[in-house]
Amino acid sequence: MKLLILDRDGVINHDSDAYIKSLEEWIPIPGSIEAIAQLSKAGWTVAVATNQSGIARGYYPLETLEAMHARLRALVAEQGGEVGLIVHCPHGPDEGCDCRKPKPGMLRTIAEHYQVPLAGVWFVGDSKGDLEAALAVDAQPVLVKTGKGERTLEKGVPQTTLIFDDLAAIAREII
Ligand SMILES: O=P(O)(O)OC[C@@H](O)[C@H]1O[C@@H](OP(=O)(O)O)[C@@H](O)[C@@H](O)[C@@H]1O
Ligand SMILES: [Mg+2]
Ligand SMILES: [Zn+2]
Repeated sequence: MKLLILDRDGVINHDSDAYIKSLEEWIPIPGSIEAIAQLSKAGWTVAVATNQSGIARGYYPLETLEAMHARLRALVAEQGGEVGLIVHCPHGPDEGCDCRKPKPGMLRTIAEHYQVPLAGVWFVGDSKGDLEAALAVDAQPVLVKTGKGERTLEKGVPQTTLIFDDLAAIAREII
């Protein structure tokens, strides 16, 4: 099975230091919707693992998050593709959950859902925690320069990290 796991904010849609708090603030990065559609039409299962501490912080309700993910699914479907499992961590940084990246809990949830090993599976993110979560389960850390990616790169990334400009470049590489 060809499984690709994506971080959401800064990879699929623009991110903000003020969080993405409404459907109106959820704006796809140019080329990302098309990339997901092309990947899924080429036989890839595209899953998503996203930290959403904004829920714990009270910035937006679960319903708003679900509306963003319904919009993502609709936009990809319009291009003939589909989005796989979307897993989110609703917890705050101090709650000690097992799902908040850099912990790999969400990646494990996705692997168990699809009954596939995580070793070597590409996990695409824009933050250091994304890369660390990948390494924790022997997945392949992949950094995009969108979102916080440039800042993450400047601070230094794990040696084995693959680096791409954006999700569209990843689709061009692996399809
Ligand atoms: O990139 P993913 O995992 O899809 O989502 C990241 C968001 O949940 C938010 O994560 C926050 O980090 P804290 O959760 O406050 O440490 C901040 O980085 C926000 O700018 C960002 O929008
Ligand atoms: Mg991100
Ligand atoms: Zn969590």
